[in-house]
Amino acid sequence: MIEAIGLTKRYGNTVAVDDLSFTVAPGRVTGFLGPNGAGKSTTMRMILGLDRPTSGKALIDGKPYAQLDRPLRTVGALLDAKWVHPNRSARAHLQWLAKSNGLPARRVEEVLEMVGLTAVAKRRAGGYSLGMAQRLGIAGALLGDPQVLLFDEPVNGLDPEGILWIRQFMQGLAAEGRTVLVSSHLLSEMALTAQDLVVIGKGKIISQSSTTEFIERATENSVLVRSPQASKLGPLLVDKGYTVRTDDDGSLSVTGATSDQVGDIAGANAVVLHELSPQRGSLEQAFMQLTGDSVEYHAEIGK
Ligand SMILES: Nc1ncnc2c1ncn2[C@@H]1O[C@H](COP(=O)(O)OP(=O)(O)OP(=O)(O)O)[C@@H](O)[C@H]1O
Repeated sequence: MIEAIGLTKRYGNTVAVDDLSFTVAPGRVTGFLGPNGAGKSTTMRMILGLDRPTSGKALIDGKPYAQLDRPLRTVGALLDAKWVHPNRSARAHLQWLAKSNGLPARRVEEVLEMVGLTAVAKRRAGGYSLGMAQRLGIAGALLGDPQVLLFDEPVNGLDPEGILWIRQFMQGLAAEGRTVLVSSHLLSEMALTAQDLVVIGKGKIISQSSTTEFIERATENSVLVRSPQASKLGPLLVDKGYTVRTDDDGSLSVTGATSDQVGDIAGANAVVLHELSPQRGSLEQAFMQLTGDSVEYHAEIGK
């Protein structure tokens, strides 16, 4: 379990992370979502004790990172896959990591196997593709067999096969009961990977909920209506308090109502319908709107 409590980080005049509180539960993949510059990396660095909060705290299993008895056996992280020495092989890199952290050498072979790098473990890491480098980074995070894992933008720059592999691997780790926090700036990717979402914008929390709930809230639902009697139906819907927009082709776009409600009103007033279909707004668009004016949005829900 990971907890952020009033976590705040200032760099001079920049407030990178602003009074952030959230919890990340075990047994699920939690997406940490926000546009570039929202403060995700800074938050992860504070959770991992690499950056000191200006105020507030970050706890792993109830303790700040610095107070963990066996940090590498408690929490593993993939922050930047490119920090491996280019002339070292994957195996040599992991052996060095294991040795310097008092972990058994046999664990190296286990994690190589887990991420599918055994066959190429002798090759120098400098020649690895980005996907292989990410796998090596993940192997390093798993060395201490930790229950808590943090991954910062793990699918950035990967091809579809690499993205799918990482997605399934994270879901597998969560299914084993581990706490998995994955950051991304792409809602569409997180919608497929994560069961829970912590969403931030401009360093502030926007929401913490299940992915399904977030998507329902973030997406504007509307109903598309085509009718030869649109000019009669429009005012009837407005009278009921729904918002109606007439599109260029004469069809109506109704927000605030379900398709059942629109159909009932049409039926009660003998209006002929040629089409009645529920529409969903674009997820990414809704997400950018929410996170883009996070400050204003926050002020509104605080009213
Ligand atoms: N060491 C630093 N010194 C000054 N400002 C910083 C520093 N680190 C981060 N920032 C600023 O803090 C804000 C949050 O950055 P952060 O990297 O945490 O965001 P992010 O959500 O991880 O974005 P990205 O997806 O681009 O990595 C940005 O405005 C950034 O410029």
